[in-house]
Amino acid sequence: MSGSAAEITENSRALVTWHWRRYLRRHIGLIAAAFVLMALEGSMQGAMALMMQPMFDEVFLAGDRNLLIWVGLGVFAIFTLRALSGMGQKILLMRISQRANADMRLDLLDRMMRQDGSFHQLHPPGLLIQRVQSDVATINLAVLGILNGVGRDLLSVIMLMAVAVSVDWIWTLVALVGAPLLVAPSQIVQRFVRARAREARDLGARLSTRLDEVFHGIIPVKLNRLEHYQNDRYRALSDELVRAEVRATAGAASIPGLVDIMAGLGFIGVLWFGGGEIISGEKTVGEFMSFFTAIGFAFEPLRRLGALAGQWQVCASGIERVKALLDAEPKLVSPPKPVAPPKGVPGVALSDVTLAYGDTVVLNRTTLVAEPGQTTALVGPSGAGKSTIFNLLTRLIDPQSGRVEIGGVAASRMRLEDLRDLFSVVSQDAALFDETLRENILLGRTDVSETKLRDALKAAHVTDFLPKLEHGLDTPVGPRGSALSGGQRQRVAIARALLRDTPILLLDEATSALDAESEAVVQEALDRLSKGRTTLVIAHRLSTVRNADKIVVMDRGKVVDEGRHEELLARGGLYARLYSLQFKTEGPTADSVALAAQETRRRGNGAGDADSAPRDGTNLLSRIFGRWFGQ
Ligand SMILES: Nc1ncnc2c1ncn2[C@@H]1O[C@H](COP(=O)(O)OP(=O)(O)OP(=O)(O)O)[C@@H](O)[C@H]1O
Repeated sequence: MSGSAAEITENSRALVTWHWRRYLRRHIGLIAAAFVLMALEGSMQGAMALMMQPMFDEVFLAGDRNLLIWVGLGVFAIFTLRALSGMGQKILLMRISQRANADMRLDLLDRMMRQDGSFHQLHPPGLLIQRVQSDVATINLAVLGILNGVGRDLLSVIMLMAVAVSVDWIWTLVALVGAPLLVAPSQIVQRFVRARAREARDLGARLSTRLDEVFHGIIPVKLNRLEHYQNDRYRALSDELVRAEVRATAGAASIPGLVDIMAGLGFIGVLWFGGGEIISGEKTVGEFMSFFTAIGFAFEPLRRLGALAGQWQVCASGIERVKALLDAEPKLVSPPKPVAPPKGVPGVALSDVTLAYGDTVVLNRTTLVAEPGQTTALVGPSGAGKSTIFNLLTRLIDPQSGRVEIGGVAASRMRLEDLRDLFSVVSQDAALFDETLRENILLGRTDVSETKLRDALKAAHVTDFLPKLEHGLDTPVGPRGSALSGGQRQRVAIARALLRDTPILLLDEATSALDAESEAVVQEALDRLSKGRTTLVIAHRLSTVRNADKIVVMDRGKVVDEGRHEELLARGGLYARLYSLQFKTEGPTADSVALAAQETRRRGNGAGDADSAPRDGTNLLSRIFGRWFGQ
């Protein structure tokens, strides 16, 4: 807890104003209509209290039977109006707040998708999901409470107090004598509630992150017997959340509690004071009933108004978080004066590029060229910086120094959208969504003709497994494509790339998670895909890149050699060492199987449906793993 009460109030006022301007003001017409209805609903309580006086004095005590029917009709009209206005205002308010919610969620998603990798490293998915779902819902609830408080409860209290004053202003003063005593405690409670609400939101985000990690890593959790460990960690966080939520609620509930106590004291005062006046005949029973009803009715809206301070703080704490995310500017953006992207099939070039994460130098004055329309392979030990080069080309990161050029145009001088439109990336993770196969291939595009789609499906070998799917292209593929095999998912990724039809293709270990048979089919589809495009391939399995036009060998962030397969082998450097290491192992290695498959393909027998091929135990296990991890 920090800052004075005044600071906190001012800060929360600024936050709520920001929210009003950005998300609520555009609904001003609907808000005005809701306020009219709320005012009507709120004033009905005052009208009801007013009815008490004729009901008691004229009907019950004076015995005027004719008036009975009119009083009865009056009460019925009050209840009906209250019901209708209450219903109407609730519907309007819900519409306004849900619309504001939806806009805020969309803004958040949009902003988060534009953020750089470094932002996502600092903000895990669970935390972001919590912000988009839970924080926004909390703000919505609090906004509803505040609008209701201002539009209905405040007016209700004013009307009821007017009735009470019209009966006797001294009684009213007596009833409200404790009110000033509420100011100081409510300030303290506000600060407390804001701090606890903030704590609860943080803990909620950490819990979501934990769940996200457990469910994405469910197989390692099971195999490493981590259930107890994860349970304990989750329980500890949950317990903290329970504590924070209970404390926040206790704080928020203490204000209406104080209002109750103050009202109780007021009642005693009025009974003591007013009782004597009625007994002495100075006031009528009807007047007392009117006063009593007015004060009695004022209880509920007063309690709700008392809770407003807490709600205001909870709302401000939610807005604070959401605003911080919306205000975070991505660092990797399009230049202010972008140049046009290169035409045709461009080559790519890195000149003297240096990139470090903190003190860790990942690329050290790296220079390499991939000629237009040719296939260039990047090979080298793990951590050499191969994937980093792909990230540089697509501007997922920027180098500290050096130039990254596509067809002679610096990547940083193009609009990000134009730059990324030049590339199709096929990696181990085909990134499938929980939609149908068709939706996963078209990805929202409506400009793809049936013929073009059919050709892409055929070229990517998707057609081979379509008959096996119950609803063909309209079969749902499950979360992260879990209903498809690894090979099938890769073929979907290839079909997407074919439809994108970009001049440059980046293949990052696209076939490494596949068994040899699947790999043969996918490789054949990739070969077709790469025709007429500049292709860069990252592969650990050197057998898959031996036919590349150029192989660039990397080690610890530097290009250490380059040339064709035979040249590199003949030079006896790192490439030759890596190659012999992969083929040294006795028995059928992944490379020898892949090479055999290549040979078969070359002889024209390949490209069958790999999914009909029998699989050994290793493949089955890797398939199961692949499904769990969504790869
Ligand atoms: N976001 C990051 N933050 C810090 N270090 C990173 C980050 N991304 C990559 N690195 C480091 O950069 C180095 C190069 O990573 P990169 O993924 O480019 O290697 P690679 O050659 O593709 O490796 P592999 O073949 O294992 O995929 C590694 O040492 C890695 O730890």
